[in-house]
Amino acid sequence: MTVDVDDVLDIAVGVLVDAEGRLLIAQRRPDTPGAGFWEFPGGKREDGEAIFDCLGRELAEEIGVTDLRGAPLIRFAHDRGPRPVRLHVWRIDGWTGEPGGREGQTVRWIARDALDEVELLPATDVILAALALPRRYLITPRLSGADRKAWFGALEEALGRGTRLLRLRDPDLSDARYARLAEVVVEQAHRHGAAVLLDRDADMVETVGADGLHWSAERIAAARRRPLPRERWFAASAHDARELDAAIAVDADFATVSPVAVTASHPKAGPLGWPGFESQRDDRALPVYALGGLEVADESDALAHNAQGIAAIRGLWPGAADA
Ligand SMILES: Nc1nc2c([nH]c(=O)n2[C@H]2C[C@H](O)[C@@H](COP(=O)(O)OP(=O)(O)OP(=O)(O)O)O2)c(=O)[nH]1
Repeated sequence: MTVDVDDVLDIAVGVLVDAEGRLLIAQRRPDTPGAGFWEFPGGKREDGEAIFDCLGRELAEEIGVTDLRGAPLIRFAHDRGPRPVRLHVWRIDGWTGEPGGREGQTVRWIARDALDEVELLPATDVILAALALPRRYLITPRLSGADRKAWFGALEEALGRGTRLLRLRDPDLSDARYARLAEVVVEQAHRHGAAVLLDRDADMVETVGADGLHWSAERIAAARRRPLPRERWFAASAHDARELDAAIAVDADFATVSPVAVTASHPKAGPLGWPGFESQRDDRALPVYALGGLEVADESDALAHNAQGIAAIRGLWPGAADA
């Protein structure tokens, strides 16, 4: 749900990522709300301050780094902490200076797989999901009706080019045929370190060794609870704010919102455009991919409108754009 408070505080947060992929965390000092919990460095925006200037000021004051290089990761609101806040989170991959606790707080570098050893501020799970997810999310075109050899060749090329997350979509296939296809695709994707999400029943995830589910908005509306444990991805399709709230209600890790532009696969749906995408997505506490008629060149617009990145069939499938 969105946080329904007018005087919500705007907070700039920086996730410093080092060359080994470790994250910089800081422990909140004893005299502050949330004392003892670990957080990513950052702080409150001052009146009239641009949010990236706020990040620069806070990181210089708190950990002594300047000249930040990075990209927006996620903006979301929550009231799970000491007070309602809107976090503007950046991923920072470059900086000047040696990070250290300049205000007496303890800071440390931590590997992502060690994060469960420390007590993080509530809602840090949203930031971690955004960090773990790639900027591009491939939705596969139907195999039914396509040339099988060309389809698997294109998949191999997409994986070779760095695809790390894909949804296996083929509504025309029976469950049995879809499961057989999924087994092959999972094996191929895992060789490249990519994750595969299915859009069938939850038990198929275990059977074929997939990495999670991505369900349609209709299926999400009918679901009563999250069908998978937290170690698996659970994603939802949405087209508006109400469907995003339904995704949050069943504890989805992330969502897609479509259509942002005109699409070949759903030509009749009226596109949202970037302002429409951003207003439906709003500051909800989950990563949201922009979907529908998008391609790699749209990624910077996506990041500027609070998207995790772009999701696409044709726009990310080798050879599709010239087909
Ligand atoms: N820095 C930071 N704050 C977070 C995160 N998650 C989260 O809910 N918050 C909340 C906790 C606080 O209520 C608020 C940050 O406020 P703050 O008190 O640290 O801000 P500040 O540095 O300007 O504080 P102050 O000591 O000057 O009052 O945002 C996070 O990952 N990093």
